Amino acid sequence: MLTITHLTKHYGDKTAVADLSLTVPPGAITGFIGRNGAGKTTTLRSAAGILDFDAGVITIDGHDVRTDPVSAKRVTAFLPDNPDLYEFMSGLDYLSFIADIYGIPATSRRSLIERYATAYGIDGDLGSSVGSYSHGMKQKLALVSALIRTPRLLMLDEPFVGLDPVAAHRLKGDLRSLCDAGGAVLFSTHILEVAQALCDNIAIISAGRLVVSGPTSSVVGDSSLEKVFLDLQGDSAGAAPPGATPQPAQEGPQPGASA
Ligand SMILES: Nc1ncnc2c1ncn2[C@@H]1O[C@H](COP(=O)(O)OP(=O)(O)OP(=O)(O)O)[C@@H](O)[C@H]1O
Repeated sequence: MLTITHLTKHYGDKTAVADLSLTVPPGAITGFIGRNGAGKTTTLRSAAGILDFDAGVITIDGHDVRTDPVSAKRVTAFLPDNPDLYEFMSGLDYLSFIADIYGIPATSRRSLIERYATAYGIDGDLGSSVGSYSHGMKQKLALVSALIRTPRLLMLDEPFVGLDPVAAHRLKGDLRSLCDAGGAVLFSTHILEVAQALCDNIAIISAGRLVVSGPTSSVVGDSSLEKVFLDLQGDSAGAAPPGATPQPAQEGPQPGASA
């Protein structure tokens, strides 16, 4: 569904992502793990077509995000860690606006909005302006705006931060349902217990380089994702756990990169 090949992104003389290749298959939830500054957001924003990159090719459902961005974006939803919403709109206006942009038919949009707004507990707030929402409510509105589109690929940056436990539980179910319907999910998280329990595949990035990717069962083995992750931090080019795909040694980021 999502194929990233040799992605490289610099910010000035800082290399944020270095020659990263990753495949996110349909029908599976892939967790993207890495320390602060490792390059997760840069990778996700590049794949979402909202950040230009220096080298590499990214395709979504066969559409090149650079040469065919409209087709790629049509099948993709991206939920940033800090969604920038139109605060002057009401929640319902915002969702209707998104539904207009993505051509969600009038016949189904109302039931989709009702279904997801109710599921995430913001149905009673849709008449209020987004500017009056709490941080978590804004996050839920952004989430609902992504889910009503029933995207083929859903990418989320730290989606569980700030969500209440009921919403977090609901989100786990919705991510699984999307994959069961043939879609694909890629999300970044620092909550390794959630990643281990929820994800079919795990990709670990360190200092801009992908160091491990593979099925969760192979990456984790008899250990825990936390232990695997902590061990890798001591040897970031490191030995991959048995069954996981060790990533080829690559040149590290330029001096000045932080991860
Ligand atoms: N706009 C920017 N200008 C300069 N450097 C940036 C910019 N955005 C990110 N970086 C740098 O790129 C590197 C990767 O950042 P990125 O935000 O992708 O990391 P991350 O893995 O998402 O981190 P976190 O877990 O803290 O969200 C970091 O060294 C960061 O300082």
